[in-house]
Amino acid sequence: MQKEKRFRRIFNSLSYLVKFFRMVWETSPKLMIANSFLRVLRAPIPLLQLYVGKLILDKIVSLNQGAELSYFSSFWKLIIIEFCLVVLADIISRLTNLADTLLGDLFTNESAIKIMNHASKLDFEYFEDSNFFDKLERAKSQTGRRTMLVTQVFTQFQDIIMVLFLAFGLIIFSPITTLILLIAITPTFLSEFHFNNKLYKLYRRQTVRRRLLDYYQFLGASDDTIKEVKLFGLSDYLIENYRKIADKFFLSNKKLLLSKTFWGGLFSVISVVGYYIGYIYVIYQAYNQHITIGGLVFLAGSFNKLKGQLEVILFRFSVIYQSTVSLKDFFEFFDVQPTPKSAKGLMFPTPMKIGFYFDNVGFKYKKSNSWAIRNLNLSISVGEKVAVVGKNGAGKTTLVKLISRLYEPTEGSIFLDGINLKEYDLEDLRKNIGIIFQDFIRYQMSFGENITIGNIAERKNIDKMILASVASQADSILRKLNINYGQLLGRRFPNGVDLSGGEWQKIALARAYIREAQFLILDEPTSALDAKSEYETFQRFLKLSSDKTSIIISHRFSTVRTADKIIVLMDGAIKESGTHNELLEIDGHYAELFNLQALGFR
Ligand SMILES: Nc1ncnc2c1ncn2[C@@H]1O[C@H](COP(=O)(O)OP(=O)(O)OP(=O)(O)O)[C@@H](O)[C@H]1O
Repeated sequence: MQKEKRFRRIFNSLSYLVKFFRMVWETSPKLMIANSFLRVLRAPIPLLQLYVGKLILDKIVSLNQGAELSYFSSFWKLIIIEFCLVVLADIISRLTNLADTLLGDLFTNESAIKIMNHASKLDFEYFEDSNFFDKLERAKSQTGRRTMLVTQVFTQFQDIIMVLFLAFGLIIFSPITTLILLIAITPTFLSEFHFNNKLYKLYRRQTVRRRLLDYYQFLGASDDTIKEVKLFGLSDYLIENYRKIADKFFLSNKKLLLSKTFWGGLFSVISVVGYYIGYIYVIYQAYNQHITIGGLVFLAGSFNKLKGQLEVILFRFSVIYQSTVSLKDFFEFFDVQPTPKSAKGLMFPTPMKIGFYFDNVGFKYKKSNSWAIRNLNLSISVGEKVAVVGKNGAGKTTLVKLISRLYEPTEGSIFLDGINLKEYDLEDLRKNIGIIFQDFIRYQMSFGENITIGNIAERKNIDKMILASVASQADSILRKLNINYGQLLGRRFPNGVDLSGGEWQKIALARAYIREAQFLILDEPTSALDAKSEYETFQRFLKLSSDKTSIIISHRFSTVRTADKIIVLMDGAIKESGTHNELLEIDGHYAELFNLQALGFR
């Protein structure tokens, strides 16, 4: 059973290797052919060198025994051939190196692009799943290893051909020594293979905790966190946590490495004994004059080279196997498939005629036992400005995720102009919805790009960019800081200018505006703002969305009073809904919280 499992694993690894080389081939067929050709050309050279060396030596012996050395005798020809072989070997090695590096670079780029491309197609929910995250992290982090694998497999291929040539020479002269060599090397190889496998398994088991290490490192040494870490005096605490986990890893790795070194050393001694038996056998052959001096040097040289090369090949097999196992992570990531979407759905209605309708919608996050949204019935008419208020965790953001189809409802349906939202083309649906999330991205790009990124198809349209910037009042930042649209924003790169929370916000508003979407959503991007700025942001947003349908999500009851309809969410369901005045009249939850918050500002 155990054996069967192991075979299946090796078989899977090989199938990953085939997939992998298909990818390398797709990266550059020309470089792959050139690489293979050069290596085939290079492989027999060592045997040829040894053989020419043997001929030269035998020639010297015969000269010593009185043979004549003419001006262009076969002796000089042999020297020239040897010289040419050395030069050729050097040129081929350099060219191979070049082909390897170029192919490696191209492959690195290509696989990074493939990862980004595939990630972009996957459902949003995967990114909230830590298992998936592990796969993604491993797929990303092993790029260097994969590039090395290309070289390793090619070199292995070259070395195997070389060994076949050397073995051919050796077998002709002495089959027994070849056999001794093979037997001698086997235990070392098996032990190396066994321990590498164990090390890899250990590494895999540590993945989740390694992410935790990375996280501690990020918290302890990054520009995003340093402020709070310093103020809370967290450095020592983080270092201690880091050290605890890192020490544990170190100890378990050390244990395995010690055992690997011990067994590796022991088997290596056995191998050396084997080599020397072979070596003594060759010397004995020469002593008995079964071979010439040139033959002895040729045999000893072939033997030595073959021994070294076999060792390298066998060790490299285990390294390749190990890298191949890690290919599993890479292809496992690509095996994660997005939920199939209907081929080409309906286009978003232009203009919208009726609006959105939630029909008894319920939603439960995958690994959660409770409903984030339940029994939700809600209509959002065309042109309506809807405000959604509610406590933390009431389900406000989930509502937005459902409208933009980052998630599909677990029960019930959402309709747009009377047709189920699922029937619409996802890309077109998202094109028509402009969302500013509470954790919107502060792109470390130019001021202008931060706006045009909202409508990438129109990124060259300067007029539109300026219009959006003026409408959202982002242009006031340019004047205040005396910068232009080309100014790099953020602290990550040199010469970047950082902005305040409210200023970034204005840019995020411009980004949503330039999208020219029919439906705008502002998901509480005001938490960082003071009451006045928040009020202004809402007013600005209302102005921006004057001819559009919009949803504003907020905790602050006082600032959303101008909305056409206010929805009070509680535990994923609508508790109350109506205009500000209507809700005050009911004197329910809204009225209570409104008065409570208003009290705070008096
Ligand atoms: N990715 C997730 N996986 C599991 N549960 C989640 C996830 N995101 C949110 N939830 C849960 O769903 C419920 C609704 O969350 P949601 O983010 O919609 O609330 P919210 O009203 O926007 O809260 P806040 O005002 O704090 O932003 C909460 O109980 C929350 O814990």
